[in-house]
Amino acid sequence: MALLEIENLVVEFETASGPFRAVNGVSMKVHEGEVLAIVGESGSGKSVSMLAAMGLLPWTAKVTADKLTFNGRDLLSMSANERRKIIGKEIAMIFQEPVASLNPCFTVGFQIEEVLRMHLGLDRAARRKRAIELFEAVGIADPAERLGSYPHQMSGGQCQRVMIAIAIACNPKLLIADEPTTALDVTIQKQILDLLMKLQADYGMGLIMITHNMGVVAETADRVVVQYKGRKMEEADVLTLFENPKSNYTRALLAALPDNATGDRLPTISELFVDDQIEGAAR
Ligand SMILES: Nc1ncnc2c1ncn2[C@@H]1O[C@H](COP(=O)(O)OP(=O)(O)OP(=O)(O)O)[C@@H](O)[C@H]1O
Repeated sequence: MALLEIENLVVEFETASGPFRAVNGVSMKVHEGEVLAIVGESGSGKSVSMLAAMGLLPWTAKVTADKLTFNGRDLLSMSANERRKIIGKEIAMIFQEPVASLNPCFTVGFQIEEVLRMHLGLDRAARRKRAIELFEAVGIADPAERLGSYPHQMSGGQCQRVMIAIAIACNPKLLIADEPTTALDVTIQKQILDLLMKLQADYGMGLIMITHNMGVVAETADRVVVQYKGRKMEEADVLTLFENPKSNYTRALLAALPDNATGDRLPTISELFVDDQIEGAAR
């Protein structure tokens, strides 16, 4: 049984100029211990698909699907209360902007201990002990001391480590990482990716890596879903995708990698890919 199963997901937003379909019939599965990358340019509906699956979209979003299950449980029909028990515990998510994801008014120690109190019911001493262990696991130096810091006293990379510690606090079965390194310095990006891959292997988690970066896909993924304008263009294991891409859009994404630059300029996706070519290649 797949951990997360999505069939024919459609998300429409009510906007001032009428309904806008951000996700248009996307299907995918993630299995236990598997790394699935969802790749596509900005606005292709990667984040919205995952936020819809987790029930985290605003009320202006209309979400429908033929199937949306986590570990065999129907996420669409469950109550908000039941869903809250799963989100943050069995499914965790980390976002692009670690500093903005943390609450500036509370110490990072309070924020991780709150998750441990809410989901695991640990007492004060056990919470502190576990928080220190988690900070150690994500490579935060002087963890006991760091628990007393506020987000603004930490760097972006350290804040992302805190976010990752919070995400893995309850041993989730599935971690969704939404562009987890995009907002960080290049040198820190690699460290955070390595950390995520180590934790994924140590904890045996399923991992969904949302990215627009084919380099990140190559380094992390077992399987890849390519999205464009709310549609799934292609799905393949990572080697097949790089060696034998089926859709024109995937080919354009790969051709735009720096390795494929000719002369002193890079080709752009729009030069390589004409929108109407997708008709027929998609679905
Ligand atoms: N609350 C909202 N109301 C209306 N439209 C929205 C809302 N949230 C997202 N969208 C639109 O849905 C589309 C898909 O957005 P989404 O954030 O999923 O893209 P993405 O592929 O994850 O790109 P990025 O990497 O920039 O986050 C975009 O056109 C976006 O403007």
